[in-house]
Amino acid sequence: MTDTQTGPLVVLVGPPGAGKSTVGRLLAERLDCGYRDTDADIVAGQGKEIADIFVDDGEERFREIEAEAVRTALAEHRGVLALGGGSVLREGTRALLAEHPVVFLEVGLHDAVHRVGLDAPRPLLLGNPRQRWRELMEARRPLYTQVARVVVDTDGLSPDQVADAVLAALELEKR
Ligand SMILES: Nc1ncnc2c1ncn2[C@@H]1O[C@H](COP(=O)(O)OP(=O)(O)OP(=O)(O)O)[C@@H](O)[C@H]1O
Ligand SMILES: O=C(O)C1=C[C@@H](O)[C@@H](O)[C@H](O)C1
Ligand SMILES: [Mg+2]
Repeated sequence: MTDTQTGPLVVLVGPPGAGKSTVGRLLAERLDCGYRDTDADIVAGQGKEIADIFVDDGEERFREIEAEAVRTALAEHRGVLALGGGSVLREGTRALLAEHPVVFLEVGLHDAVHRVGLDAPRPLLLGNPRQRWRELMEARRPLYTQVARVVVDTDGLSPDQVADAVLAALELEKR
């Protein structure tokens, strides 16, 4: 990191199950820098889980809170930043991202559905996770692609392999 650096070293975007949080933590270790996740910032700031914000306040309110969390993190953070999967839906957020080294972690339906079955509940995938994920990705792929400086295909790769691919794509040195 240099003194003149004005934003995060890496910003990760992609759909649920792309591995943003998992790969983000690995990248921060490799680059010996901090890791920040806007989903975690929102949970800390609101004092409740994201699923509860969706139920209590609705998705629209969640997106407002998220846009502000992303703006703050982009201004403050100098390490690896993982964004919530839907943060690219806001035009204002996409405009801010144009200045930053954004990596789109691409993943296909098969791997994504397997991965999102593994851990935390995701409010947007309730009901039929397979179909919901497919619809969501169809609507968002152009947006992820638009904000990305590079695209890394994660299908069939381990988190360590994805981290290697991100470092290579952005020509970042391991420390
Ligand atoms: N490349 C990978 N190979 C196998 N499993 C993975 C890979 N990346 C992530 N996982 C697993 O998939 C699950 C989801 O990963 P993670 O939470 O990092 O995704 P995310 O992109 O942050 O999703 P969200 O948008 O919901 O926050 C976790 O259980 C994680 O261990
Ligand atoms: O893809 C999405 O819209 C979301 C992804 C998660 O990171 C969370 O921000 C939330 O569950 C919504
Ligand atoms: Mg995550």
